[in-house]
Amino acid sequence: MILQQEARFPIGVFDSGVGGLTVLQEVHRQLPNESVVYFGDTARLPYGKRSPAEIIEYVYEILHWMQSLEVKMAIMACNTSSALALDVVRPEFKLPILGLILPGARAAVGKGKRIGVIATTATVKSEAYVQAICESDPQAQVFQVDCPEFVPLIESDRINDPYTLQVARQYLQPLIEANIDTLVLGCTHYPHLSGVLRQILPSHVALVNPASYVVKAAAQELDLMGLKCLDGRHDRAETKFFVSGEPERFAQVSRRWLGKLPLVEKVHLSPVELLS
Ligand SMILES: N[C@@H](CCC(=O)O)C(=O)O
Repeated sequence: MILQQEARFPIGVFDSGVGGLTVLQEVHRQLPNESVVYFGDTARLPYGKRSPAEIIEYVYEILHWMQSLEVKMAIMACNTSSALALDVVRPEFKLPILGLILPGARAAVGKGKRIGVIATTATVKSEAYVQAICESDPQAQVFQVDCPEFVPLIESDRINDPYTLQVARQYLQPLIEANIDTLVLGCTHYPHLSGVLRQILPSHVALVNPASYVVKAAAQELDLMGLKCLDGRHDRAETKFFVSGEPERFAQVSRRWLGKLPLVEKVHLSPVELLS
């Protein structure tokens, strides 16, 4: 009984901005009965330029806040946080916390041997994908490219701008030359650009969106813990949106992905004292 009550608690999903909406879409698709608290740290975006210490600090703050809202699970809908903060923060919270790197890496090795990874500068520097892919398949070869211009372009709603296509061509060129057979979209913002990327990539290159795999893992974990919301009335499931920056701006940019203008609230996260 207590478990079914807890099963109604929301799942926390966070990113620096609208990237996490690609994970949210998967939550809505695979777990339609679940309520979600979505947080976009838009005041501190892009995370990809931040230092590991900054990212860890932000993630602590977000998870503390989410814990105070009684989320039953947190999904880091951000590769940069998953690469740099997941292992550090996981032992500090009672909550199950899921990240994108392992599900993304496992999906990639199931598809090819010459694996390209596009991600933020911080994720590329961390080598998290390289390690996870090579651990899953020591025969795999990994080619990484950081794409620092993508997040600002997506956040300013410039997906269909010819400049975005031009920048994407430059980023993908070395990967096409390396003859990749698989491309991991190693930043949750990038699936928003898959139409643009598809125009450039040879058709045999498989695109891997880690979002669908992390949500699959989340569904399995909720099942195992008896925390999946079994209430068949989807209309009870709700998603609440919060940001650290301007709510209006987030609402406008995310409209394109959500199909409607969401209600967005601003929150001020409190600094958390770190142990070390
Ligand atoms: N959504 C991003 C964070 C992008 C950024 O803020 O630089 C990620 O998955 O890494």
